[in-house]
Amino acid sequence: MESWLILIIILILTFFISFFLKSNKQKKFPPGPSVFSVITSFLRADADIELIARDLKTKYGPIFNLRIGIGIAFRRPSIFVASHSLAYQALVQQGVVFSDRPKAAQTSVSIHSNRIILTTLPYGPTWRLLRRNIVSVILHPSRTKSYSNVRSRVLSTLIQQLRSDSEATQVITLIEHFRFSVFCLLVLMCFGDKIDQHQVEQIKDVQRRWIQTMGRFVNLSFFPRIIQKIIFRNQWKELMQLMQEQESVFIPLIEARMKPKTEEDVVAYVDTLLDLEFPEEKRKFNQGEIVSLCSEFLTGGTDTTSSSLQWIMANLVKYPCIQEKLYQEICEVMSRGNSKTDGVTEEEEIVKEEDLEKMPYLKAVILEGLRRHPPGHFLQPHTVTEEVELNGYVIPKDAPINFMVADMGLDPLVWKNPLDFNPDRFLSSDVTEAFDIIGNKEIKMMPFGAGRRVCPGYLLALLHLEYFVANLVWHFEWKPVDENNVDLSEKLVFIVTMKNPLCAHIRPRVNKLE
Ligand code: HEM
Repeated sequence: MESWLILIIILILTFFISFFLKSNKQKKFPPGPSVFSVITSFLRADADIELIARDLKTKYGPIFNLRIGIGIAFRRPSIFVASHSLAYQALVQQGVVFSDRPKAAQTSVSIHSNRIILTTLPYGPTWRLLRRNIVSVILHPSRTKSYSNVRSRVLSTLIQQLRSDSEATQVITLIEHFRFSVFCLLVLMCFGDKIDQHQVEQIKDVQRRWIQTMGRFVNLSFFPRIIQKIIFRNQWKELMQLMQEQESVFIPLIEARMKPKTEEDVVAYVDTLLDLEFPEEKRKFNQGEIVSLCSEFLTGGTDTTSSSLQWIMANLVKYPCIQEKLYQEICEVMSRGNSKTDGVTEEEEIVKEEDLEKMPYLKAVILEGLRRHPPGHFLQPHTVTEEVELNGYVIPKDAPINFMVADMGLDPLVWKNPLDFNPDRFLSSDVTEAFDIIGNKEIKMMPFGAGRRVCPGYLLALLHLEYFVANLVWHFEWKPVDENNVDLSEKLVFIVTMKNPLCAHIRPRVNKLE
């Protein structure tokens, strides 16, 4: 063959090979284990997704893939992000692209029943409308301030309840008290402050059943819709019945908010939803849609906040020195700024919301609780709106992306002695600088997520935690049941909570105000 012809063939081949290699390089998918090793890992008796993910992080680095779930979900590997800086690049710097939710996350309930919730809505006009409503209208600090009377009412009931329990019994189990108080606050913000005790109980019962049963429907979303409806017919019937039950309790409360209001009426979440209109369809939200958004408001804020409260109190019981240091801070602020309120006994005097700003150690205790025990060990799965690159790897559209929240809070490269409960680590020398908990400038931990999908309730949750912790420590001395041990083992029930709920001896304090 002529040498010029050989040269042309070599050049053409080189061009195609380099083109092929280049496009393959661009398509480099995050590394991960083979299908076989995934199956064997999940067959182990102690299979735990978090432990498996931690092992894979050590083996493959801060971004890797893993097949989880069954059916459709197993075909598409999930991506795991385990480093702070990659989480920051994705959620904050490339926030627009990384703010979508995978289709599988839109559970069967939302797909089949016209129910919508903010958490699973794709990144688009309806999500933006609801998001703006919840962040800027109902959970804006100026609005949450209008509920301060409600908070002091709920707090007083809790304190009275704990006081009478402490007289009746030696050991008190706390979680139900905490959960009910936080739930009441959210119910009153959701349906208005005229809701009575009986109605709260009704909502509580239906929501408990809803949460307990929902877990059983999760597997439905792993199968194509047609199979779901035929094979899981009974589950469908059960689900529809549960939704009707929820509607029968919620709809009268929603309708009550349609009546004319007086000037004193505080704005409730339902009122804001009744005013909204779908941006594309130009129609109001229907009752089913409002019911699901109210249900999300209640579930999104109840177990997360009450479980965090339990973790924080458990650490204060376990470490009396930290409890004492916090009590001293509260005493100082209470006696510095507070002359006694007329007609109120010392026992009834509460730490007010405006006092919380003067308590840096309290804030440090709350932050340390959220770092050490975030209720969600992963964020809700995210996905990208279009194929994109992260750390040199391609992230395909609709691949579920999991951010390893708990692991980031325990990273020894960022946190010294990460397993210790040490609030002092948050006491900055610059008291004016608040810790950047939503990772605007950098992510060190992210119990509330970061970027566009960051928890819209994070300021309310922090307020509730600070308010309750300060008052629980101000009113009671907390002691362990077993001097040597407060069991901090974890259990996963949607969120990560205490395996053995906190029990404690609590003794009312006699506080002296000047
Ligand atoms: C300690 C308490 C709380 C914690 C740790 C927490 C944590 C989170 C996390 C990690 C997310 C997912 C972020 C993401 O996917 O990137 C989230 C989303 C959400 N949270 Fe919270 N949350 C708490 C309290 C609340 C409260 C009090 C409310 C409302 C009253 C609330 C309502 C929501 C809603 C509606 C979403 C979905 C946002 C969206 O997808 O756009 N949360 N929360």
